[in-house]
Amino acid sequence: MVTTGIRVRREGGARDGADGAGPGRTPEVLVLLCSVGAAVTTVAQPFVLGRTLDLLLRGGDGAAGRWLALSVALLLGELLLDSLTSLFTGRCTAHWTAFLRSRAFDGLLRAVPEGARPLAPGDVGTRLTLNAADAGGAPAARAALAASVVTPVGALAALALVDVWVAACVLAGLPALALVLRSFARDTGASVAAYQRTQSELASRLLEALEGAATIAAAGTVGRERARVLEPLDRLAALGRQVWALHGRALARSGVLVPLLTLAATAVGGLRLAAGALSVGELLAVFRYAQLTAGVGGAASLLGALVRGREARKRTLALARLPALVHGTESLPPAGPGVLELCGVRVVRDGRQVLCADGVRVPGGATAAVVGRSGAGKSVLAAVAGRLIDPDEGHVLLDGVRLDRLTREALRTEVAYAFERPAPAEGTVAEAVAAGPRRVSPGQVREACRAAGADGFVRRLPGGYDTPLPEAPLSGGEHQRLGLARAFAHAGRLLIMDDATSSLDTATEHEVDRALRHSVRPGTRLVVAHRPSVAARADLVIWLEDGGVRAVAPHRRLWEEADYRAVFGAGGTPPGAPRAGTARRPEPEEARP
Ligand SMILES: Nc1ncnc2c1ncn2[C@@H]1O[C@H](COP(=O)(O)OP(=O)(O)OP(=O)(O)O)[C@@H](O)[C@H]1O
Repeated sequence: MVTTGIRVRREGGARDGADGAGPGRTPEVLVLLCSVGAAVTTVAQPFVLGRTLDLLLRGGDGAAGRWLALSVALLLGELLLDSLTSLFTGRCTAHWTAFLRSRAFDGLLRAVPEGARPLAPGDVGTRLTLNAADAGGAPAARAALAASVVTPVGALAALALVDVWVAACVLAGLPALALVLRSFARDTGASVAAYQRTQSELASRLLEALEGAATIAAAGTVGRERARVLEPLDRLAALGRQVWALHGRALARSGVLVPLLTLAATAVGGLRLAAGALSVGELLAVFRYAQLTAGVGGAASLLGALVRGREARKRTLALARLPALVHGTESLPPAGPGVLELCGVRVVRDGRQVLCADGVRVPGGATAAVVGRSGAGKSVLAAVAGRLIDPDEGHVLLDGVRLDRLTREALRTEVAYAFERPAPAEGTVAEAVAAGPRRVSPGQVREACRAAGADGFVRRLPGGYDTPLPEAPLSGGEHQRLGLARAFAHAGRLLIMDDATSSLDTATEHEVDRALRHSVRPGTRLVVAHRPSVAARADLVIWLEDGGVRAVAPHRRLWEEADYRAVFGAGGTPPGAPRAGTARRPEPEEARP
């Protein structure tokens, strides 16, 4: 399906599980191996240093030299492994962040628009940026956390080998440290989730304010708007303080416990030295091992990163799990005329019926205008007619085939959309117009632009058709014409235009309409219209009222009804009107059928 508006959705094939395999375990395993290697060298060092010291004190030069060299080698090895750990941590985080972000982005693009609607743009932005980065850091943090167990466990084992009494003293203090860590992990989870939600809320409010900046400036409500945008800031600060308080409390508790444990171990070691059970070098090793064993408290920050990453992952992957449009396997009959039928269609939103259309038929090759007051259900009908959304009941047929049974390719190539606000695009003007399911030649791009009334201003751009779109100084109407050109270039048997000419002046709209009939691939057109001139040029009008189809008939016939004229703001019957009951038209020339 070709779409040219903000509601562009790229539908993929079968969806994998949202969690998927990701970048695999290799980056995480590399972090784990290097961290474990660094931990092993850390654990080996006190023993080797102690031995070196004892040998030096005894004056054994040759052996002491070898042990000293081993100490230096261990130190260098630790430095190297620490550097490799940092390198692999960076790579692991980058890979996972990219994977989670593209997964979420993909899910968002495939989602049924209605499913994604409750998510504010700022919320989506936060999930795709901050949350994805936090979630991407979790696998490396998990590997580092697993490796961080090696140091205290190895140090305790080494301590037991050096002196079992000192080891018993340290072991007695460890449960208290474990309790500190457990309560930290439990308490931070909830606060971190609330913190991330509030961040999203703040971003959403800011984006809303940016979107309505002109209105805010004109209304002079800057102060009020600033207060509204910043309202979640106090909550965010309170939650931030809460998380930091938990961090601080965990660090303070472990900060008291660790020196106490080290002190107790050193005291016991001193007594053992006095009793002749330990050498000076072994006392040095005991002191260092006691420090390393008690260093289990250092896992708190890794645990914090892991908890933050887990909450962030849930938020990011929620986008990947948005309900997606599922496509069928059928194709359209070749060279079909594009007959569109709505059978028993009902769309319900928030418990309210917003569209009910049964037995509506647009003949192949005909142009149908969809008219009605604001909120009557025109856009909902346009969305259902090209399967941007599925109706809650009933179905839509194109050339006799239900849209939900069509393959994605059939929908993409045969149903094109143009919207009021075309999607911003990258690349040059020509590339933006050519982007879509069909291959479009430069000649066809120009032809489509001519038909959409865009060729003139595009050629006046600094680089003509090769001007990068983000650099092209275009008005809203010019953007809209490029969106139309893109839809024309990819027009299939059904072209749906939802307010796609609203920014064009009446003369340009006439020209576009003429070109649409003569220069664009023939097919059925469904045009959401607010102007009577558009309805007058259409073959038939689908008149909606309060979500229901009030009538399907040519404009000329409907114009006889005052209610229909009222849709366009037209008044009662003018004096000398040709027919009784025919009212004055606001745009007599345009509206004439
Ligand atoms: N996702 C939704 N959730 C709740 N209500 C919705 C949703 N989508 C549409 N509606 C409601 O359905 C009704 C029809 O909306 P629609 O956008 O089709 O109106 P419209 O005729 O195109 O109006 P306008 O001319 O102002 O664009 C409106 O009352 C709208 O609030």
